[in-house]
Amino acid sequence: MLESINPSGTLAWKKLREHFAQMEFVQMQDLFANDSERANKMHIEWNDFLLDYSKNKVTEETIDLLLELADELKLKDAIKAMYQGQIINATEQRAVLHTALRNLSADESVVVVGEDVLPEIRDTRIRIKDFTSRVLNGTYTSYSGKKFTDVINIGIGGSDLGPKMVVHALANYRNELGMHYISNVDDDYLQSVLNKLNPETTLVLIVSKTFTTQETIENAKKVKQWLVRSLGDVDLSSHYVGVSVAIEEAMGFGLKRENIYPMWDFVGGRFSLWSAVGLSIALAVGYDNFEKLLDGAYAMDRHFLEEENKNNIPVVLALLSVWYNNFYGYETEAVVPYSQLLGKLPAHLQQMIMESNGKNKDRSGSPVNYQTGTLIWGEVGVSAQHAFFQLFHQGTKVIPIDFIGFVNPHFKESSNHDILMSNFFGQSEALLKGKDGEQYESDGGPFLSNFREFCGNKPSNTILIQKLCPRSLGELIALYEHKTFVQGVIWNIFSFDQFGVEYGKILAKNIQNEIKTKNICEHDSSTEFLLRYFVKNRIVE
Ligand SMILES: O=P(O)(O)OC[C@H]1O[C@](O)(CO)[C@@H](O)[C@@H]1O
Repeated sequence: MLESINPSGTLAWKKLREHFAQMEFVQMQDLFANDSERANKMHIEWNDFLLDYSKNKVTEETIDLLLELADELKLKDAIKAMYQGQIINATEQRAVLHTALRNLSADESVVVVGEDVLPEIRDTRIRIKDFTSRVLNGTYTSYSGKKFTDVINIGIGGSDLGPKMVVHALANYRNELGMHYISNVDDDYLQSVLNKLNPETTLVLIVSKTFTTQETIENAKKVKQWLVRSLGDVDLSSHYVGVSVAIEEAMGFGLKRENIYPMWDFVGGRFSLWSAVGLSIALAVGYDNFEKLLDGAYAMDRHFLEEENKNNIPVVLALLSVWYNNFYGYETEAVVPYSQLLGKLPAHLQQMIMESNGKNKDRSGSPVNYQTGTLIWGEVGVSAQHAFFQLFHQGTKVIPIDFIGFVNPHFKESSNHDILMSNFFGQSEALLKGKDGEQYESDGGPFLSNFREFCGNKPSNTILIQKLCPRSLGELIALYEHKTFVQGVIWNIFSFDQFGVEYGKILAKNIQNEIKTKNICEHDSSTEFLLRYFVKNRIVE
């Protein structure tokens, strides 16, 4: 159990507050002008990653104070406690061991309540490998002996976002298997997917840690009906595969025991793509690439665990985020990957970060007296430049940005990569430097130059990676997982439960019954008004 320490009561916090009073109006342009070595001092090179954090509103003193804060809040101990399998998810009495999922070494052990969890993780990995190769080589077949051509992954939240994001990101590593993701309980969308598929050669993965998530179960029932209606009274058991902690519930749904892959309580849904939840990844890009993804994440794990805080990429990124969130009062952060293939990364990070750190009680159960989880959002560059960058450059809000880019394209002959990356570098430079308003002859006076002025001084991190490949993607995702963890430690919250989401699920269940029976109970006047309108106006066939 992690000790509860109020960060705002620490000495380092007090010093940071005093330091902030001196920093608040400092211009980054001046910091650069006064120190030509700034970028040299404020970057971390690790493996195929380069993090340049010099374009932030910090001095070396700021970084030292933030590191002091991390020490005072015993960050290193917390990191060790997580890796060792201590029960750090105290509200659910669970260990937090997504890191164990990517530990591929044969001779290590991770013990949780007296039991080594690695053997079952290893066995599961072997099963994933075997299953993947049999589906891909056509020895694991449909009921009629045909090779599967398509896979539907039914799951929501962590049982969807992570795998979907990775499969999208690794498009250049894909095989011919069609991969389809159904998450929302939206029949119109479901039908549009099923319309394109041949039921005879469609494999269905039902992925749900709890196997009680209504959206997933309802979608699974619909897909099952579609298969049975299309194919008749035949043995369709080879078409269904489940991934869950709740083996009994999955079997109750009709899945064969040998077609169910385990999940574990010590892996949160939003951190689960490394487990059998990532079966669709292994199927889409082959097991070897799945293992490279795990390898990359493991490399980042070692960096996070072993590197001193000052040169630790997730730690430094988390501390910078705390600096903006808790001292400057910036409420949101953007992630802008300059790769179309990372288009689904912001959505995955939203769940990872906001479900983890959107908490208002500290580890002693008291309300926090400081800000916690930042709001995270983003879109791919260059497209985002043509959408919301105007507000970055000239809006009244300051939004720290993570620019993520790749030195090399996947295809060597990709001449547009330099155009893409020129934008990548140009944007963070413009955001930093700003520009005086230019005056043009045609403007007819100085008036318009005001509108052409950019004040600059907008912070960003640059994460430059050699190439987008399974390994570096694993590193990148693990980086953000660890950043999220560090923030949770600093804010003295429990990052691994999600009671907030669960309350909404209960209300939805009750309302569903009211709609069905047309018996609208007492709600607040707005909800009641809306429900009555809905029930009155919907057309039931
Ligand atoms: O895998 P399950 O149990 O169906 O849950 C899906 C998602 O629902 C949540 O519990 C939140 O609603 C997520 O944390 C989780 O990833």
